[in-house]
Amino acid sequence: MTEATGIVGEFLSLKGETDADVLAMQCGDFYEFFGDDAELVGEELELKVTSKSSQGQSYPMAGVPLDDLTPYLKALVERGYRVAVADQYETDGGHAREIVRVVTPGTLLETSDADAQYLAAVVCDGDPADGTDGASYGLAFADVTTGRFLVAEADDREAALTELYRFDPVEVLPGPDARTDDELLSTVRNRFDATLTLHETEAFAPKRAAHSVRDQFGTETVDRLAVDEPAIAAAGAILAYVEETGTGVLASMTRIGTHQGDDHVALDSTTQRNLELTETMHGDHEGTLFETIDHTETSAGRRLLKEWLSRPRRSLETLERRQESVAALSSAALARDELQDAMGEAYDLERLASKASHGSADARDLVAARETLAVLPDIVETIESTPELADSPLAEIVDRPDREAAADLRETLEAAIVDEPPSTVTQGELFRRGYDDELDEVIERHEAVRSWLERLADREKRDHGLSHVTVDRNTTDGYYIQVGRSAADGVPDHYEEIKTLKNSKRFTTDELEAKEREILRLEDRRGDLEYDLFEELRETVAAHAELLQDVGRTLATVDALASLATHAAENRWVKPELHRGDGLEIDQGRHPVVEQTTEFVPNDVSLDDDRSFLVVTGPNMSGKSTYMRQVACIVLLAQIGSFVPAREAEIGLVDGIFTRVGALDELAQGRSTFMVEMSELSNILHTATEESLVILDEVGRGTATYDGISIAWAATEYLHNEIGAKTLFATHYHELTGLAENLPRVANVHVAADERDGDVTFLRTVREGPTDRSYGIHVADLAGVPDPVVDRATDVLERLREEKAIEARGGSSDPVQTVFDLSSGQFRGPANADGGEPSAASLDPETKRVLEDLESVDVNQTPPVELIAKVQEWQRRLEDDS
Ligand SMILES: Nc1ncnc2c1ncn2[C@@H]1O[C@H](COP(=O)(O)OP(=O)(O)OP(=O)(O)O)[C@@H](O)[C@H]1O
Repeated sequence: MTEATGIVGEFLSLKGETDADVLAMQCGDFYEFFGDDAELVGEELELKVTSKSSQGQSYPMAGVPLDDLTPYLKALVERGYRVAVADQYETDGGHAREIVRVVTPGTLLETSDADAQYLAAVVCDGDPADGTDGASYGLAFADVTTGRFLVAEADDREAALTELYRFDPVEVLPGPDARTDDELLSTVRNRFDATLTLHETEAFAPKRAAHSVRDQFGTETVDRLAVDEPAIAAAGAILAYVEETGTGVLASMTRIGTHQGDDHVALDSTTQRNLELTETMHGDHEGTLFETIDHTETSAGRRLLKEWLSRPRRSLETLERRQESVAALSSAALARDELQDAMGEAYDLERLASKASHGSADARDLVAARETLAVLPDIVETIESTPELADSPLAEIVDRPDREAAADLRETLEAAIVDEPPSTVTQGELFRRGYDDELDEVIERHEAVRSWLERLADREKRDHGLSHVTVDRNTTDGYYIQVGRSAADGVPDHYEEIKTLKNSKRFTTDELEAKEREILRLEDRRGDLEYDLFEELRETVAAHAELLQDVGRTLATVDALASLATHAAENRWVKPELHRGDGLEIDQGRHPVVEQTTEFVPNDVSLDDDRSFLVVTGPNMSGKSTYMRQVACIVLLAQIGSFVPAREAEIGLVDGIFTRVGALDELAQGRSTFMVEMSELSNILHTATEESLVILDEVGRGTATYDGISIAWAATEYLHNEIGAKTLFATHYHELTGLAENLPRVANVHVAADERDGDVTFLRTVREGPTDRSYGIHVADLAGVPDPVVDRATDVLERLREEKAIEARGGSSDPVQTVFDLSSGQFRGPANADGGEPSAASLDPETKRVLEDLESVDVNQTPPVELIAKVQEWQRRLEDDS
């Protein structure tokens, strides 16, 4: 096969240089894809695929106009592809191309999503095969769109994963040893929506990494971080990767910080999902805790609030300061409105700093930056002139950025850019007069020539007695004087004809040609000059990346706090009293999301040193899950500094919130419900501490009843005796309510329901003590199980309770009856209808088998719904048999 030459050959050879999945190569005014890449983008982006021949072979080809690349790039990257972009440049003999950027999920600057977009690196020190012993981990996280850069350390794999959960990265670079950690990799693959990229191992080399980290952030800063080699190696690898992909935003990464896991509440992805913080169990955004409490005005504020919710804190000081600000803002309603109005004008400054560093900010971006910088003094003014706010930590928050430098930068931008500049930066008309002398001069000369041209027609009419004269310009003829046909014969001699039209003739003159040359020269000059000035200005802005990030962060903080205050004020939330003790007292608590759509019945919770474990019982559908989630959400909200839905609350800070609830989506990943349930339980039993809050909603239901009860029983003892975590455990195993008699810190509560004449009313009220019934059949009825089954189940249950014989209907002509001893849970043996011993010979084999099955069922331990199913099955078998 002959090698492709020409443009296809160039494409294929560039493709060979990169490990990106797709290459977009500039060819004049288009970016083109060839070969397999063309097929791929044709399919993914519905681009038209044509063909291009080279050396007698035909290659698929697809292309997008130069200015339209961004949305296609975004779409490909968001689908997980890494895309290389090759730009064209001039050479002596023509054109050549080189790869200028590789765009990957973690380095995509053109994101339209307000969420943080973290690129993560994980370095493992030691043998990951050791699992929890031996290996320690260093992590680094960078958001190229905002310049945020953090490092973290973890003692074992589980802790490393917890850090990853917190940041929810879009791309993960595992270091050399981490690549052999199958468990880490498979968890990253299964649990995150992240691309795994195997970047060159040299980038992780400790010495090289340390060097680049020091280079980027300064030796002193790095020493102050006081983190170990793996974290620095992870940070270095990220820097190398960002540089190599040509993202060009290293300049906006001005600061590195440590993410102190110690100061954050452990909140794994299961818990984030179970509590529906940012996504519901069904993957929706609506109906999440975040959407409920989000009243932010800006995308940066929204991002910050989401960050707070995903990473609650443990520092009492930090939380009390947030609370003070929320309290001040919720009482000063007018000032809050003013702040939110002002914030409406704010643009995402952190993102702008990255765009400016990358060189992609245009004049409109700079105008937006100018307008946002102007928001700061308005905010300061409102805060300073409102006594509640002036005395709150808000005064200090707005004092953090260098306000003078911000005002200077704003003035520079104000003096430079016109109010409504065009979106292109090469065509001029970006700058105000008075900004640059040379530019002013070019503009003046340009305008002088323009006005000479505008007056030319009148002058020619007057000087040469011509009528029907116009002066205009087009691309083929340039400037021309157009004279109506009737007057065309009378033009002066120095007129040179350039075109004859139906009703007129076009002429030029030496003078007009000279002016045309001048005006074109001036236009070019103006474009070039403005472009250079703009580049300079953009660099000035990029050099202020840190300042822009500071101002951006300040505005985002005020926005997020005002959002919490708005929600608190509108929903009668109260400030919880936080303390470092173990107690948890919630008076008349409500579920923050459910209360939005339901007439909610408030409930209390009271936990302390002597009562730290609640066994929550109650009928199906009574509200057990809601009650427990409500407690977890209230604690979580308190630990982001928010007010909480309650009449009063005293909350001892927790170090982690762990939940085991349902297992909806895991099923799709091929793990059995019970396996998921057990691995979640295992994780909790390994990780929770005395200071954690544990929510268990049904443990052990996914297996045989005896196994289930045994596991639930043992887990309760372990949590109570060994861990001592504050725990709420909802269960249908009534046996567990007996634990309260023996374990000193276990107490029973139940969600009450009222039964009258067979009708059940859910009261939604939590009361002390265990429940006596489960009302499973009532729920089966609600769910539409056919009436005969419901009636029969009621009957069976009734007889079981009364220890009466039940006949398996539909059996042989002789009714078959059997009796259970509820107190021992034992089968007492089948009896004939007349009460005598059954005659085995009178029974057919299937009836015998049904009887054997019946005998093996432990009615006392089988949930009623399961019993119904079994009875139905027996009926079917006996019917088939008859
Ligand atoms: N305090 C409350 N006030 C008003 N409605 C509530 C309250 N608690 C729960 N509910 C509503 O009751 C319904 C059932 O609640 P939930 O799922 O918590 O019950 P459950 O006892 O956990 O059920 P199951 O045992 O079947 O899992 C939900 O629709 C919920 O919105």
